[in-house]
Amino acid sequence: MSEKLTGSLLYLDDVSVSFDGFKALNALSLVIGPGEMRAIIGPNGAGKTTMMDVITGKTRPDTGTVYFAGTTDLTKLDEAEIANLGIGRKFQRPTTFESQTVRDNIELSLKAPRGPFATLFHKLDDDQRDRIDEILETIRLTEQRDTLAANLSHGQRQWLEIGMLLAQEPQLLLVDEPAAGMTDAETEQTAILLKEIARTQSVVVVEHDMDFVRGLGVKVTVLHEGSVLAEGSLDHVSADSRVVEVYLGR
Ligand SMILES: Nc1ncnc2c1ncn2[C@@H]1O[C@H](COP(=O)(O)OP(=O)(O)OP(=O)(O)O)[C@@H](O)[C@H]1O
Repeated sequence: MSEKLTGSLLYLDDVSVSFDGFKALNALSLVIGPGEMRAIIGPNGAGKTTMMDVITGKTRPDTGTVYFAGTTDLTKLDEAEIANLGIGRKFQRPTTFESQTVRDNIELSLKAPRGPFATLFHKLDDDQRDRIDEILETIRLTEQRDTLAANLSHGQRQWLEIGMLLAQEPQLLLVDEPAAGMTDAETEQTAILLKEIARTQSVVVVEHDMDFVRGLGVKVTVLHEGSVLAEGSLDHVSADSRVVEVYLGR
């Protein structure tokens, strides 16, 4: 096994996916390290969503290698198995329980014994209570802990969903356009809270908002036509004429 693979949390090599002969991913290779946050950018149709789908087991690659933590072949697992391994994905559509409070939404998402009996009779211990408080702090919703999810602002709801993912204790968080539809202030807070999360978990963020990506201050991967076009700091990739041509200059 290569050093790149053994030291990685997520390892994609030469991954291709075709839809009716059209290559949504074309020999895509990407390595994310433990504890790394990476921003993925690229024009519409570049393959960002397909890449997330391959990582989470929603789409099977036609060819290529996808490994988690250097040892687990994700192409052999289904979506539930991959989620249980510790890969959490935040979609753009809301998945909060609207008629429950913010706090209860987090509690319901805690990684805990599964099944109806476990859920009904499981009492929270101190550690779990502390964990809920900690997550509420991270997602800036301590003051809204007793607010119904239905009454949150759009931005707050996005944060709650991030909190629900954190309750599952993932090692890798995949976040799809977290800043979409947010106010400037919320966007800024989202960058800060993702940076806090990235202290303990790896995070992959797909995002169109360049100000937000700049705020993250992390390595950027530019996808184009299903492959990596450029990689590096936002300044580095912004100065790449090929990137300007396909994306930033448009
Ligand atoms: N299920 C599918 N069937 C056919 N074509 C698909 C399917 N899913 C994606 N594609 C095509 O694959 C290409 C890559 O799509 P993908 O959604 O991964 O891009 P993206 O970078 O996420 O784009 P966007 O920024 O618009 O979300 C697009 O041309 C898309 O039309």
